[in-house]
Amino acid sequence: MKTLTLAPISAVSGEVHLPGSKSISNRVLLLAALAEGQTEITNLLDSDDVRYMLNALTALGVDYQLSTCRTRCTVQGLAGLFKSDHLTDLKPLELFLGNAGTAMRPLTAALAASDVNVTLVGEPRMYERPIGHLVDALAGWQADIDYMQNSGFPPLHIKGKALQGGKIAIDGSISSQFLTAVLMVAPLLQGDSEISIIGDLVSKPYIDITLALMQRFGVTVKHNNYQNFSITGQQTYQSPGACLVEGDASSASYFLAAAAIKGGSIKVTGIGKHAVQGDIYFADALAAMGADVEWGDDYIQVTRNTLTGIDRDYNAIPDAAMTIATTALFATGDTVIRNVYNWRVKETDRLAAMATELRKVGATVEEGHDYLKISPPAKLKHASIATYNDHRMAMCFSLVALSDTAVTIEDPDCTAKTFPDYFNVFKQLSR
Ligand SMILES: O=C(O)C1=C[C@@H](OP(=O)(O)O)[C@@H](O)[C@H](O)C1
Ligand SMILES: C=C(OP(=O)(O)O)C(=O)O
Repeated sequence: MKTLTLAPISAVSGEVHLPGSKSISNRVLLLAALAEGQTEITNLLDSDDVRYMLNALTALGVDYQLSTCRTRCTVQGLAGLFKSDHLTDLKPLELFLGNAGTAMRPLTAALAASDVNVTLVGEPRMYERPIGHLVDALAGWQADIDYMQNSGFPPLHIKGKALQGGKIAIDGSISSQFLTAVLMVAPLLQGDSEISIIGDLVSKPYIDITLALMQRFGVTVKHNNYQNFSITGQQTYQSPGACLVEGDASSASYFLAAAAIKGGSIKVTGIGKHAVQGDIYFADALAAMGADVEWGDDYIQVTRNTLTGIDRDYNAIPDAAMTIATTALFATGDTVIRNVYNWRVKETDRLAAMATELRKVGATVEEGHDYLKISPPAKLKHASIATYNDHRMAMCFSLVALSDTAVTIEDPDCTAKTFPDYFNVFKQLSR
């Protein structure tokens, strides 16, 4: 297996122009495909998750032109749902979506309402990530979806057809991506829809991204405090013409944390105080730990200060919260990361993986059902960090090199899911 050993880094500083947000890239590609008109997307993320979405759109007959650097894409919208006219084979069309939640979940809903016969397949881990809450909700609209292996999990066989809409309920307690999926397809159904939430909706800021982008494509959703959502049917998304993808706020977290731990200062550009991604509030958590944070319209800058552990609820920012776990190694006192049960159903069981690897570098860790309590050691130990095919495990543990101890990252190329160039960018900021 390939490994990467990072030698101790004595200081970090500089500026990073962030690659596009994964969450926005995959939403915008789907909305642009369904919209009327042509959409010119800039700062599109080039990573595995986005490639799976692009490949699926190609197979579904969507016409787009991608620049050589793969960060600009002009999409010719279908002015409605997907169709199978271009397919001659009567067998279901197989779409391979890797381990990309932002492709699997929204496409499940869009394809269930389209005139297509498809199977959605992916990597082994995708078959362990639940999708039952979404399939159950779509069943309320009479969608025809079968589990091909285990009930409640991909792979799926979808026999798409026109759906009438109407009232459905969806469980929001495991993933917000299920609600995102039904929201994005709802305006294209034959009638109006009402979606109510069962349980406590997790990862709420991702719903704000969904609603903001639907609005950008001309569709307004009414809701009362994220409990009931009303969507008018028989609409057509309208292309906004041009669409710039914000920088990825989750990817920003590693650089901002590095500055807080070891700066100098690091400035990330492509996101700022008006960004739509909830993960920008990672910078607030760093500030609460003691870092100096400056917010611009199109940048966030962090400067080193002494860090103290804090006890917080991170339900709103589960991805960036992982970066707090390794930042905790450099804080005085304990850090508690609360209300992140759904770490267990992401790229790996992130609560277990994080606890195991933090212990390898010397931390004392209490792993709860939905929290981690991390007590840093007096001195970090060198360790070979298993990354569990989880891009964020690899990126989070790069921060260990900001101590006077080296760190070895196993399978560093797993960052390809969202940030293929991560280790080069990290190196450029390091002295
Ligand atoms: O909608 C999105 O773009 C995402 C929502 C979050 O998932 P959950 O809603 O499953 O927490 C997040 O972890 C994921 O990386 C991206
Ligand atoms: C949970 C993540 O990905 P996905 O979109 O596949 O859910 C992530 O990027 O941390």
